[in-house]
Amino acid sequence: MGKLFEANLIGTDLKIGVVVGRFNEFITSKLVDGALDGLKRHGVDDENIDIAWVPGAFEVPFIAKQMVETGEYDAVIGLGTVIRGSTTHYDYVNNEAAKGIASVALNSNVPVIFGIVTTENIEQAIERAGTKAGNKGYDSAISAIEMANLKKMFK
Ligand SMILES: Nc1c(NC[C@H](O)[C@H](O)[C@H](O)CO)[nH]c(=O)[nH]c1=O
Ligand SMILES: CC(=O)[C@@H](O)COP(=O)(O)O
Repeated sequence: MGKLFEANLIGTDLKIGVVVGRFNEFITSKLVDGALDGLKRHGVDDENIDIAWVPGAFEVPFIAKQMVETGEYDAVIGLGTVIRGSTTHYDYVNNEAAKGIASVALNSNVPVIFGIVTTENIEQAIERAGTKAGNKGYDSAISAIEMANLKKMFK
């Protein structure tokens, strides 16, 4: 057996950025609450959590890029909620948000977590913002801590 790379979930020394879309704010505000809960309960200091609000999920990658380029953040969490409407707009917003977040992470070498809730209807979004399906903001916070600590293992 060679090396095993498995990071802990201790966020004590981490600085985390959160970028959140204001579209569907009644959901995304709950995702932010969940993310803050997850970060703080795993030791991330309140002073080490920065939050940026953008118009919608499509803009999340752009501000995530601004954050990672400061060199200050151990990880960035992208949050948003995209609920299918009656046109194909849903597909374009989701696809670009996902591709953009992945691109920022790979090009910056800073973990950027995909915390965009993409649903067919409002009920599904509510379920993922702190009810029967948990809180995707909380889940994203835990992933951010793990990825930030995992990256440190490769230094
Ligand atoms: N319909 C949703 C959007 N649409 C807005 C875009 O994200 C973007 O802000 C606009 O196209 C201007 O560039 N955004 C969401 O986050 N969720 C939606 O359901
Ligand atoms: C996901 C969206 O962009 C959506 O809210 C837009 O609704 P519609 O497709 O009915 O214009």
